[in-house]
Amino acid sequence: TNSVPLSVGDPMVCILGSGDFSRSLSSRLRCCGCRVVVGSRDPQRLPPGLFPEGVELKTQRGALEGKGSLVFLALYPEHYPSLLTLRPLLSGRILVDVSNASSLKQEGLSNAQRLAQMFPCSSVVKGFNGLSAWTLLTGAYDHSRQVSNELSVLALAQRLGFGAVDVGGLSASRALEEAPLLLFPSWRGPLLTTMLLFSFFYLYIALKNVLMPFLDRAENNLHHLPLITVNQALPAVALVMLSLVYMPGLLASVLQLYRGTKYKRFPDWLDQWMCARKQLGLLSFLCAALHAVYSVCLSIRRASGYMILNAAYQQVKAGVVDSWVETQVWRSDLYLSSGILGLGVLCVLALTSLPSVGQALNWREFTFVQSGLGYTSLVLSVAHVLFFGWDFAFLPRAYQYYLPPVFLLSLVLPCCVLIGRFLLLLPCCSVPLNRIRRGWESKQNKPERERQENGAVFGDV
Ligand SMILES: NC(=O)C1=CN([C@@H]2O[C@H](COP(=O)(O)OP(=O)(O)OC[C@H]3O[C@@H](n4cnc5c(N)ncnc54)[C@H](OP(=O)(O)O)[C@@H]3O)[C@@H](O)[C@H]2O)C=CC1
Ligand SMILES: [Fe+3]
Repeated sequence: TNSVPLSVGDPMVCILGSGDFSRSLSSRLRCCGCRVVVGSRDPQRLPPGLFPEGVELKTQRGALEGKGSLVFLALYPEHYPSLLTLRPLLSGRILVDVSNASSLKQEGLSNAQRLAQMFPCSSVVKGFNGLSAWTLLTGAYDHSRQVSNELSVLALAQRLGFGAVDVGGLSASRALEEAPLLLFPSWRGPLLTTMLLFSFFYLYIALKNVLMPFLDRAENNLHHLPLITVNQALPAVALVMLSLVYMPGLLASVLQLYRGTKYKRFPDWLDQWMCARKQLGLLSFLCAALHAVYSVCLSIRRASGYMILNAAYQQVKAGVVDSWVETQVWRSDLYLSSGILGLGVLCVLALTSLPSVGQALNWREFTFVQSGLGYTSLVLSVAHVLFFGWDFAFLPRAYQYYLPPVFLLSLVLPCCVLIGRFLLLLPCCSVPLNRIRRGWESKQNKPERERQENGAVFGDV
């Protein structure tokens, strides 16, 4: 690591502990021109060259005898009590607690709060714990959050190239300590929903198309399991998930209409469902994209080669010269085209859900894309299913093949959502809903309401 020459005016930072975090942090601090002193229980034990040039290695006491008000504790919280003998040296200094929680939902105080209790004469700042030693060492830039409004720590984080955010007092430290332990918390519900739906559809289709024919007529369709059955379950999951994205918004509108106000909290389940829409939509996109890839591969399967050859042979034997069926040609072209378009629109939706793209849009553009294009893709997907089954969709034969629950869920659910959306667009619903959303319904808002009705605020209705 390149080290910057020391100068007297550089800020002096003390780090207690000589482990991974301490080494990475000291490298980064040196690169950014800070003076660093590391305090170890046994500095003699440390092999030479472990720390970058310019970092002073001392005993814990020796390190704290120097100047510098910032002390990083690069220790595990179990070892904090071993610092109690240094209390006089630590008092009046800023202790930065970089530790993480060892498990979620621990009882009692957070690590930082316990540290603050142990050292009442020091001020404790939680921060840097979301950064890995690797991030610090490789020079990657990441955000760092800290609690307790200690400007010097904020300034130091900024000097190290991190966008520091002050998230409040020490009581917020638990959330920061637990954050690195969380595993995709917002994805758990949507992932579980996807997996349950997929299992349900897959098992049902396997039962109907593989097991039943086998038991009934000893027909061997086992080869359907790895590809065909998956490819039948995927679009059903994609459609149901896409409906689940738009359903909570409709329910919320209906609830607002029914209550006549927007100033009441939605029930918790609806709140959580609304917050999961992005994940549900992205998983729906994933299923749709997989369905597209699977479908493209259908014709390169060995089985399809055999099937074409067999059909051709049968045709030759039967003396049929031309097997072109005009309606089938239209059907396949229409369902393919609507499916491709639906997937294309879903792609745009998925792209705008990326924070960097979403931030570049204003609110109106964002709702246009998320709501307008979302419903377009739902319409196209429904068209895809209808065209796919147009010659038999509502006939008993189709019922056998396209299986009532799969059919019902993957077609009826999106249709309900589309009809619901259409109904809410009718003036009898949209006019009162707009009034509610603008807060015009309540008596307390009367003056505001008159002002708005007289003013020209209709441009953005
Ligand atoms: N590594 C990482 O990527 C990250 C680590 N952290 C946090 O940083 C802290 C340190 O982690 P890390 O550097 O990886 O851990 P290490 O195990 O690498 O280092 C811990 C240091 O603590 C000191 N120590 C060990 N045992 C004792 C003891 N019984 N009494 C007193 N001091 C002791 C040692 O220093 P010495 O022998 O010199 O006294 C040791 O080097 C932890 O709280 C961790 O949660 C936070 C974010 C990322
Ligand atoms: Fe399809």
